[in-house]
Amino acid sequence: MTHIIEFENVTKTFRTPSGEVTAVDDVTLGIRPGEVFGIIGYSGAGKSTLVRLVNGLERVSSGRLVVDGVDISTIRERELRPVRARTGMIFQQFNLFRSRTVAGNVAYPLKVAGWPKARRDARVAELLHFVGLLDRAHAYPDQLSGGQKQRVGIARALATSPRILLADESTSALDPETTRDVLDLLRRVNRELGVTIVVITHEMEVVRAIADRVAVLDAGRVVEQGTVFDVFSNPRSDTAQRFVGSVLHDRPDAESLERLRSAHPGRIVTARVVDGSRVGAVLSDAGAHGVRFEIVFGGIGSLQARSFGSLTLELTGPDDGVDAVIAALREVTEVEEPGADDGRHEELELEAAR
Ligand SMILES: Nc1ncnc2c1ncn2[C@@H]1O[C@H](COP(=O)(O)OP(=O)(O)OP(=O)(O)O)[C@@H](O)[C@H]1O
Repeated sequence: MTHIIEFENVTKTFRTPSGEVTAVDDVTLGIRPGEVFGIIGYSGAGKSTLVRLVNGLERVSSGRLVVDGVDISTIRERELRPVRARTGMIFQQFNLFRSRTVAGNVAYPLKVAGWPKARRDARVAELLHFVGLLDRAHAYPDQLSGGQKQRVGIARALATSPRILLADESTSALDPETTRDVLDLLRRVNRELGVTIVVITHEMEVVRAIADRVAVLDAGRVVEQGTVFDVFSNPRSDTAQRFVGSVLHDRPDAESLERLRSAHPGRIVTARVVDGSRVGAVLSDAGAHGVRFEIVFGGIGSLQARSFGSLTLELTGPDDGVDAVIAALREVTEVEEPGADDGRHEELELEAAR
């Protein structure tokens, strides 16, 4: 099986008093067994609906959805049960039973599945050991920190040894340090137990920290998908560019650009930098064209031990020399002149007015 979850032209619509809402719009997406797959989008993009389709909490309106070898777009409600048992889920608000202890929460799905008490107790101990909460087995959720509650959520979701774990904004209620701990635990779930994880988030940092591949969702549609490195280092869609910009801050926004322009009279260009793009080598030859360069803005990050980001440069010198350096840069990477067509627009407007 190449995909453990496969969406093929899946659409989900809801009928509401004010008309039909398309929450998931013609999504085609394949998630591979054993990977951590991120689904990122702003509020209302359709992320929760997309994962709820995977465990059958919502049914598809059209298209085909295959989960762990079962086409769940066509099967009846009661046939969904075994599929649900192979799919665990954790939530932003943890969704623990407040009246049950930590052990009682983790044991719950095993009870529902009819496990005898002795086997259940052994499994609960094993799970609590895995998530580092064995000593809190008899505590109640209200006595736990947010991070601990999510660990209980993870232990409970893993109780019946699912092949897939769906994590819906599982760290959004946590502070950054606790978020890192929970993401580390999810990584262990993936690596040590071989569980495929689908992480739904509106935070690019979460995707960066844990996912192998990512899909960017906008208004119910997948607008971009690929390895996290590819989407981070070369985001194509506006939505992906906004998400990446939110963590890397590598490109000047309009206001910063204005400030740069007034402080730097030379030509301003932004060059994309990825591993081996040889931007440095081109710049070190700039002097041969009588051109000086200054780095005026930029950010380089690293992901999976590879660098990426962009540098904004001021180039000063004779026009043909600057042109030659920009041409040489374009040979090794993507180069933009931010707002370079602003002046051209003004010229065109002037021409039109004449
Ligand atoms: N049960 C429902 N009935 C009607 N509309 C719904 C229902 N569930 C979701 N929607 C609508 O579908 C769209 C996508 O919602 P969804 O909750 O999947 O997005 P999301 O990306 O998870 O957003 P958020 O992060 O805010 O939860 C929204 O316009 C939402 O109002």
